[in-house]
Amino acid sequence: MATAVNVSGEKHYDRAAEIKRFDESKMGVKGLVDSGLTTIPPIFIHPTDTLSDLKTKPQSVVVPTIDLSGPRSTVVEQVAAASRTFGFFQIVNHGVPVQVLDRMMGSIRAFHEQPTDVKTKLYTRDLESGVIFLSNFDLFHSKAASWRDTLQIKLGRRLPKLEDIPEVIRDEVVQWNLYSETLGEQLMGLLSEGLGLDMDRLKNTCLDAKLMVGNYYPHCPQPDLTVGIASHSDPGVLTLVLQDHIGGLQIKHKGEWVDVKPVHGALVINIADILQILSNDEYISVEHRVLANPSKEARVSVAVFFNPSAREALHGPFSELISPEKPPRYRQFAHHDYMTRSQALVTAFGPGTADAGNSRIRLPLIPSLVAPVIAPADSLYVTIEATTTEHVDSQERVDEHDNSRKVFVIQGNKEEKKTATTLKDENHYDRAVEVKRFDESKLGVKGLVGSGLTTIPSIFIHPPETLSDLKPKPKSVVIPAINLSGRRLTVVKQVVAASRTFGIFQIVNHGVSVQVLDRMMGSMSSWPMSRPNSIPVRWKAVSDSFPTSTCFTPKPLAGGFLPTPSI
Ligand SMILES: O=C(O)CCC(=O)C(=O)O
Ligand SMILES: [Fe+2]
Repeated sequence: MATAVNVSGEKHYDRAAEIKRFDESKMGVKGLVDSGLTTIPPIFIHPTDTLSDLKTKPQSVVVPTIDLSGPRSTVVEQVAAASRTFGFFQIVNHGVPVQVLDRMMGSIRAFHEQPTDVKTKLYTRDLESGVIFLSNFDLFHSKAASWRDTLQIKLGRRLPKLEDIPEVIRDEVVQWNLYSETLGEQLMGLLSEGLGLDMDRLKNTCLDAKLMVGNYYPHCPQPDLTVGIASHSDPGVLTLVLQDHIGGLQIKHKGEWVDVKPVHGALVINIADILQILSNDEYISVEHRVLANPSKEARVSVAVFFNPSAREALHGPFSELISPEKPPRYRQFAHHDYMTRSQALVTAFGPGTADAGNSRIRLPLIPSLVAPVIAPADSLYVTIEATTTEHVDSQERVDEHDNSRKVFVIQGNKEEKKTATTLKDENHYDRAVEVKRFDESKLGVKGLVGSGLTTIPSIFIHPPETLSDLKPKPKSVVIPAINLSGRRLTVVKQVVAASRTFGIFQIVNHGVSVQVLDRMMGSMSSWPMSRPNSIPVRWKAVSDSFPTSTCFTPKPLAGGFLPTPSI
């Protein structure tokens, strides 16, 4: 990695090449430190807005420590209060012996301190793998890499085969899997009660999908130029962290960074994004980070992430927490879509969206998939007019990025819900049940219309901010239609201009005959009654050779996407 160090002073620093080289070396940050460097390679240097925020002010606020051996009602109250105010708390007297904690920590340290060539055998970016060692899960997405290596192991029912878990941590991981299960159960019970819910409410959704990371933060020679983990919130339900005595974990509380001071024998608990959603914002998932470690001794932490168990099940604010005074703040979503959407955000918006420097692919706090979508006040919707030169007769709206195609919107004012019928029960409208019923009916929207309804079911009613924005204003803007048979230079210019200004355009003279388009359209509207295969197959052949299909998704490179260097 010496080259990377040398590159720092040079003008033509090729970040993509340096990242690749670092990754291919498989040595991790510890390997760099062991090679004796005294300055950090440029790929680890964070942007100035991150660096200028590293110095923390004197703090009077203390993240609460809760004694779990206290009376149940007191503990519930304390857990709920901390989850509402801080989103973080520490627990003591939690039933895990200090020796178990110390052994766990010791084994993770021992894993990272093995000779590099032992660890490189496990170095991979294949997230399906049960045991992964690597540096910076988001190395290829983030603005800057972070000073940390990570070992990740799937827990719960997905615990890898014993022989696949490195021997140096095997017993400890097996034990930690059991302890974290029990602790998770206990905490979910307390958190449910804290919301006034049945004790089992959270436990039933969120227990068996667990993931463990053993983070190793080696000494950093320039801790004011980088971080250990950049600011992020955890995407799952709940996180349990065991940290050693070095310190550096901080949370954002009322706009200020506050230390989570190490307490020997304690465990750190934090609310993650999905629990904030399930609790309809009663509990908060807060941003946190770890500073780069200035100490000569490496910092070690072990985090267990609890995720929703059923990837296909619909999640959303618990119905018991919804009332006229507290309307739902989020849409229903499937965990699977949530994760796909989150990763799509990273791809779509590029480096930085994944929250630079985190141990997994991280997301901006609560991805927009589930957050209410509010159209910017000054945005103007433009109807795409059919062009006369070619056959395009869909009256589509520019607002094609709307999320509602995958996830139903729950918000809608009372009046609107009352007008909705068919799948109803006005007083006890259970959205999850209705969505499920609609899905299981396999009718589709056309089936509903065929049944003769005259008002739309409640599950289709969009929030007021969407509805009040539906009336198109008089418009002078026209979405460009570009003639592909024009001069190449002109076409390129038009495509670039339209992509910059509108992000959408129509094409004519594109080489697909009107007959093919018409047949394609015709086959869609008659499907599946006639010829289910013939036309789509032919269409596929056309679209493979000529790129006119609707959606092109990038193929992931070795674990991520980078902007085209020349841009
Ligand atoms: O290392 C720590 O203390 C926290 C780690 C963390 O925030 C994470 O892995 O998500
Ligand atoms: Fe975290």
